[in-house]
Amino acid sequence: MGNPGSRSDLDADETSIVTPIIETLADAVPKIRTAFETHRAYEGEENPSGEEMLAADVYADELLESRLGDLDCVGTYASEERADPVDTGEGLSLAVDPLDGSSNLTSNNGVGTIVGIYDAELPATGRDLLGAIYVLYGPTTTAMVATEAGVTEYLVSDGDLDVLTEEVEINDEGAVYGFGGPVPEWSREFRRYAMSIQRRLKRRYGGALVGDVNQVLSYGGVFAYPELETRPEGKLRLQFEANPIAFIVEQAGGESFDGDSSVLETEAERLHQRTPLFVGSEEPMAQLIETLGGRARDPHVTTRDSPWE
Ligand SMILES: O=P(O)(O)OC[C@H]1O[C@](O)(COP(=O)(O)O)[C@@H](O)[C@@H]1O
Ligand SMILES: [Mg+2]
Ligand SMILES: [Mg+2]
Repeated sequence: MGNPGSRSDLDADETSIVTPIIETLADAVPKIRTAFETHRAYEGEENPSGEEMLAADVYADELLESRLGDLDCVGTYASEERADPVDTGEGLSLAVDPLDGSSNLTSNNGVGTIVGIYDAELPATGRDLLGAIYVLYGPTTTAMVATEAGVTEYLVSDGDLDVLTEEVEINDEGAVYGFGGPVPEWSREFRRYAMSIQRRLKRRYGGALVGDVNQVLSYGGVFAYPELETRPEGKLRLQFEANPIAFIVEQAGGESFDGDSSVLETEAERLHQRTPLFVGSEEPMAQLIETLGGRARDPHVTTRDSPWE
């Protein structure tokens, strides 16, 4: 199994760590977009989470494995579509959701790609993230790229990356919310919270995590896929979805929560484990954490020196 390079090399220039990864992703975008037209059927096979895979899920996964796995800085490629990580030598560990919200392809709505860049063997906690990226395939293609140095938004066209927003910062109050899962299966506390939030924020829920979180980063607010009666562990996957999204939102000045504390502190036990996910602006998140009776994130703790280790 590839193990990460020495910490001193990595600490030196973390932002350059993501450069070959985001450039490789940008190069793959045109092919992935074409697959939205040509790979629309269901494969008839299930992924490790028990969901039927779309041909486009498999296509994007194989394309990204071959291209990202080829990079010198990458030692492990893992994805939500395959049971085990692929060892590609020495280097960082990538956890990839090749197509997020892929069920939106049928209805021609937004989908995404998520990449978590871990400086540890998988499964790893969010505190081991060096960077995280999501690509949003909407009317245009954009990418949100986060490192310890901050979050930058890019326009991705023909493999090129143009800066759209140099320093993405989420506003504190917020204007929108998006809550997943059947309302009757929400906890009583979360239902109470939702009732109060609905009085002041606008509903924006499109069924793709990347698209819904991009609403929250653009306008402020809160996204949640909570624990459910029939699914106390929630729906979203910790390594491939929750950790990278929480890292991006926290680096943009927002908060994340797993029902107890920051998602980035969630114990990582299994590669395909799920977790409840709450992310958003300071105010609606403070109200959520108070309502659900959890611990707020200590703003003095950064990714590298978590007191929980
Ligand atoms: O259909 P639901 O229950 O609203 O769930 C939507 C959630 O599931 C997902 O589609 C799961 O992601 P995948 O499409 O990568 O499996 C998220 O993008 C989204 O937030
Ligand atoms: Mg997903
Ligand atoms: Mg997916």
